Amino acid sequence: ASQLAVTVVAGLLPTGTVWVTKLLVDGLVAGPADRVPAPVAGLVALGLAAGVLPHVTAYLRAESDRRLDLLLQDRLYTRVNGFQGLSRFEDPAFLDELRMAAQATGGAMGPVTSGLFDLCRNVITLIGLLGALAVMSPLMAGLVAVAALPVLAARMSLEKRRVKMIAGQSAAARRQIFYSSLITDVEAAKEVRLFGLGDFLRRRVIGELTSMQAAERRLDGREALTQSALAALSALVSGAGLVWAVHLALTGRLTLGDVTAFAAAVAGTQAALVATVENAANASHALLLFDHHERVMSLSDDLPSPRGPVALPALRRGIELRDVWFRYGESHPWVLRGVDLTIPCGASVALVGLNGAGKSTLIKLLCRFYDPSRGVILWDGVDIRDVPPAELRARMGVLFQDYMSYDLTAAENIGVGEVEAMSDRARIENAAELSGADQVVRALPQGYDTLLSRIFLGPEDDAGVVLSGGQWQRVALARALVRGHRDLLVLDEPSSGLDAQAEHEVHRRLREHRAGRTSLLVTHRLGAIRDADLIVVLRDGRIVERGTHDDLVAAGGGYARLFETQASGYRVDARTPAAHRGTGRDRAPLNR
Ligand SMILES: Nc1ncnc2c1ncn2[C@@H]1O[C@H](COP(=O)(O)OP(=O)(O)OP(=O)(O)O)[C@@H](O)[C@H]1O
Repeated sequence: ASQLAVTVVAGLLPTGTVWVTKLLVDGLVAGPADRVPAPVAGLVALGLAAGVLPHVTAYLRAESDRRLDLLLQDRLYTRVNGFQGLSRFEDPAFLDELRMAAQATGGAMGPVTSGLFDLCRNVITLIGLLGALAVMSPLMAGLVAVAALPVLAARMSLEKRRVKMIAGQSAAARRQIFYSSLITDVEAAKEVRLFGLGDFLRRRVIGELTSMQAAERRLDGREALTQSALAALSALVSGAGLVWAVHLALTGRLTLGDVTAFAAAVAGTQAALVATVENAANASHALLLFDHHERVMSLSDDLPSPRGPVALPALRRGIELRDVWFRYGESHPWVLRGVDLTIPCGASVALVGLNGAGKSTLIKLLCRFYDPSRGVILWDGVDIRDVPPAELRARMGVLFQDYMSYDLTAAENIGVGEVEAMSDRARIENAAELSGADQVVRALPQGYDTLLSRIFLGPEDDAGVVLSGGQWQRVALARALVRGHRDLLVLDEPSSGLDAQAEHEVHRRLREHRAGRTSLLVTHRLGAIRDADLIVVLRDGRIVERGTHDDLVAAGGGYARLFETQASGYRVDARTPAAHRGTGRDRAPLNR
């Protein structure tokens, strides 16, 4: 309301000024000195208002932009969090749309929100001045108004093109951000320096920028051309008007005040028209951006919502994959081809297979990051598609192969595994002991309160600490184990980065921890799963062998051969260490 009041007053100012100026000039010319003070006082008051109002408007506008920004961002990120699966985040078209939607900030929406008041003010000014002009010369008022129409049309179409151009540049802009972030990213710094990638990346950044700028330049050129042509048209109109007014004044049919008011009214009308067109164009730009925001908001859920959701009971019998087929998209090859697997409640199941066999994919399906293309996954007989994903995930603890390293304190890095237990230090320490992270964290300068980051400063302005790869892995494992009481524990390569001693220790503790719990362990280290209740071998998306370690070795199939290769690698090296150095035979054979 305050913005509206300020707008109306500000909108009437120019007309008032023109009118009072006419009174003053006529008063001065006509004689009696007592007709001068009132218009002078009026002009002073109008000048004061004209000086103060813009600042009041600017404050009110910034405030409304801030509020709108909070609202829009809250809305957008709530929607994005609502996408429960991963497929949207792997869809470049969605990422481009999201980038455009994120540009619809409070500030960018200004032309629609507070800009509406501008538009309102300018329209009021315009009507006032056009009215004044029409009194003096209806023809001139008509001409000035009609000359504005092509300007308006041209600007609108330019804005449409501009937003289309920005949208078309989304992919290039994302590439540019990607390349430039590699140049400044601490994670990438090693390889960038060793491989001498700096220049290569810089050229890519500049290349993307240049191509984006070329499109902008074309549009700017077009805009400058149309705008100049249209400005010339209005100048011609006002020039003609002035000639006409001067002619009338010379022949005594207009007073000096009339001519002054006329010239001011024409100039003011044209300025108000330009401002109105500018408002409308900016508003249309903002609305086109808002369209992207709305498109993201209106996207359907990526995972079909549960058909009549049922509550997920605690696991009592087991999890069953029944003829599960999966590919990442219609044009992608099948990754899982008819997997039948039961993970009985309370059993420790191990999943092994060559790189790319589909092990991590199977885990992602268990977490319902994607739905199987065919087949079902049953949790005690309940199709997991009938359960809200959050409820399913709340029943699982998972260590992903590509786990996150958060720039948070050690305690928080573990605690994020169970947000409710974030401040439960005993629970965090228990999990850390189990994963072997405890001894690492205790040796840090502030123990569990040490910031594990080199990009943020700690509470006392001290730099954070960098952990080694294996140390991070222990922290990540603790993060999964802090949810240890969950029904299903899934560990994807939990020990790949650990030294032999730590690996042995971790697996020993995990064996104890997993005993009697339902767990699925993916690993290339076959020695670590010898006592799993069930070992499953995945090859090309199919289960080709299953049984206990002894069953599989006795069967003499692929598992037995892999196990023998790994074991013999160690034995040969132990006997004649020098003879085989550099042959690579000590590397995990499953990886070859
Ligand atoms: N997000 C994805 N989009 C498309 N294809 C994918 C995606 N993730 C994995 N794939 C493909 O699916 C196949 C199986 O990958 P997956 O990660 O499940 O293998 P894995 O058995 O875990 O291998 P590794 O032992 O190397 O971890 C691979 O061919 C891979 O290219």
